[in-house]
Amino acid sequence: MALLELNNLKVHYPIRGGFFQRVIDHVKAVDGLSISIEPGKTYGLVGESGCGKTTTGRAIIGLNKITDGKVTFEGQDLTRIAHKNQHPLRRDIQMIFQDPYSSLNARKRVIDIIAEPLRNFEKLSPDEERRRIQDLLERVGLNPEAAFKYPHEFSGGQRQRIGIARALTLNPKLIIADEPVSALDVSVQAQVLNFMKEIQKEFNLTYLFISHDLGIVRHMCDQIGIMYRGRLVEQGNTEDIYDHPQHVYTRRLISAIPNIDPGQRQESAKLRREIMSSYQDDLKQLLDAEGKPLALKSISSSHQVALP
Ligand SMILES: Nc1ncnc2c1ncn2[C@@H]1O[C@H](COP(=O)(O)OP(=O)(O)OP(=O)(O)O)[C@@H](O)[C@H]1O
Repeated sequence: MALLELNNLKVHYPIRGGFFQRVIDHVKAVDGLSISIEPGKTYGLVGESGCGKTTTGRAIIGLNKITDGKVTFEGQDLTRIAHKNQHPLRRDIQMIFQDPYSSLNARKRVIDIIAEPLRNFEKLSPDEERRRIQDLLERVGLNPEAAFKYPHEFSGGQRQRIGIARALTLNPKLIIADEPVSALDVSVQAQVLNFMKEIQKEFNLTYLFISHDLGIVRHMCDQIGIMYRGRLVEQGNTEDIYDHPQHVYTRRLISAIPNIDPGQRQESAKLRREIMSSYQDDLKQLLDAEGKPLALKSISSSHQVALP
């Protein structure tokens, strides 16, 4: 039996406009997506920016409202289960986020960051909790003393290990990894990816691996689905897709895999981070003098400005 199945999943975001901010249209971010992931496997969801990958991951975990379709986990339809964080099935699905620079709360100590999901589900004494967290830190290759530090005291790769430890706290069955290394230096990317493979065996994990980088997906995934405008255009075993892409869009993506040396890749990762941080500055400028959002339009795919 598949661990996770999506059947004709649709997630449409309302677009509001006019004086009364009525819904005037929808962004069909995910529009009829069907995939199936076997236990212990890694399924790569691939596609260009804006095709709906992140929305899919967030919908599975309950962070985005599902417009239509089914999400079945271990045979149970999650869309029919009351959306409560504490539901036992919810602890079995965890997420690793893209950017370890912003996904960890800078004001919290590592122990509190990692313990957060745990505290939603289990009542442990402070001592038990500390032992659990420190054990987990060791398993992700960090010093147990890291528990009492803050995120800024770690490198990007170490922060992503903290993010991974957080995802592992509840011993989940499925991890949704949304571009887990795209914010990291290329030299660190391989370490984190290999580490993810190691813990997959150790913790018996299944991954939904979201990425736009076909090189990385080939390294990580047993199966891939090529997503375009909210739907799949093609899916199958990774090697089959790479060796015999059927759809013209898949062929285009594969032919665009950069074949550049590691130094250049490092440069392009740096450039991407610079663009991201200047983008954060742009966002700040969109606030008026009182700090209220000025923008009426959504800005980018994964970094949206709330509509006033
Ligand atoms: N909160 C939102 N409100 C309105 N539209 C949104 C919202 N979040 C995403 N979208 C839109 O939905 C579409 C899919 O976005 P999504 O972030 O899922 O794509 P993606 O493939 O993950 O892209 P990226 O790799 O750039 O994150 C895009 O057109 C995006 O602009």
